[in-house]
Amino acid sequence: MDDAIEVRDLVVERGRRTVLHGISCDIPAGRVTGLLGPSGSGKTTLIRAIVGVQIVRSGTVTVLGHPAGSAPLRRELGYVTQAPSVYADLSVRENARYFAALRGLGAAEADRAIADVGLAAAKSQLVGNLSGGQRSRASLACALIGEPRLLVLDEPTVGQDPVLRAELWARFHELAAGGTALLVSSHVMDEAGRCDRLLLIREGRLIGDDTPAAIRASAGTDDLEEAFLRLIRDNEQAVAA
Ligand SMILES: Nc1ncnc2c1ncn2[C@@H]1O[C@H](COP(=O)(O)OP(=O)(O)OP(=O)(O)O)[C@@H](O)[C@H]1O
Repeated sequence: MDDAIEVRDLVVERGRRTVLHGISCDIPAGRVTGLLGPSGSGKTTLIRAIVGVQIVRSGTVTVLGHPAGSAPLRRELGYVTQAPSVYADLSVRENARYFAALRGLGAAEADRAIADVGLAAAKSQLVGNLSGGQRSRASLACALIGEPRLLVLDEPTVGQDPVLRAELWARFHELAAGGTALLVSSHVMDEAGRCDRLLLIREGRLIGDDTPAAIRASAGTDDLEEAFLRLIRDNEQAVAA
């Protein structure tokens, strides 16, 4: 399996504080990789470095064979931020058609992406009148347009009901089966088990990088939340020793 993203010795400072302390990891194509960690641990900062909008102190981030943020990646990468990035004064369909047009694509591709996120019934509604969860899905639809090879999704299931969350995860796995690399951040541990691989981050350091099964096995528990806590304890003991 090829790697879509290679991160090497990444150090990032924000506001004069080091928030990523030399992170190295590989994120494969054709898999859903979960990025999990407590609030403030550095998930969004790592994502920003991958999509090329974060100034980095040192280290490298290579995306689909190119330096993060370089021009050839613009059409290859779909990015959904935590705050929905769609126009409130346009309908769902108008937003999707606008993003499709930017990629040289037509109305059919826009409609496909809207249907993909379960918003077909609301496609004529103004985004400003949608619920928070619907607005996030409108944003996701725009990122799906053009079938990017890499999808980076920052907490995409926040505010979604359990049925929709299950549908979105099923869609993520369909996309991965087609070869797309997905990096999905979450702080909800019950979503961790839905990923093919997990990156566990705490205080700007990776403390786990493996499949959920391997993380459960190495921590000696079936409960991923407990496994994460044990990894934190082991990590603290190793640092103290
Ligand atoms: N613009 C900024 N200036 C200074 N420090 C920042 C800035 N943005 C984030 N930070 C700090 O960087 C650290 C990592 O933040 P980041 O947003 O990457 O965490 P996160 O894991 O994504 O958190 P959350 O789950 O709450 O979104 C935090 O300590 C945060 O306070």
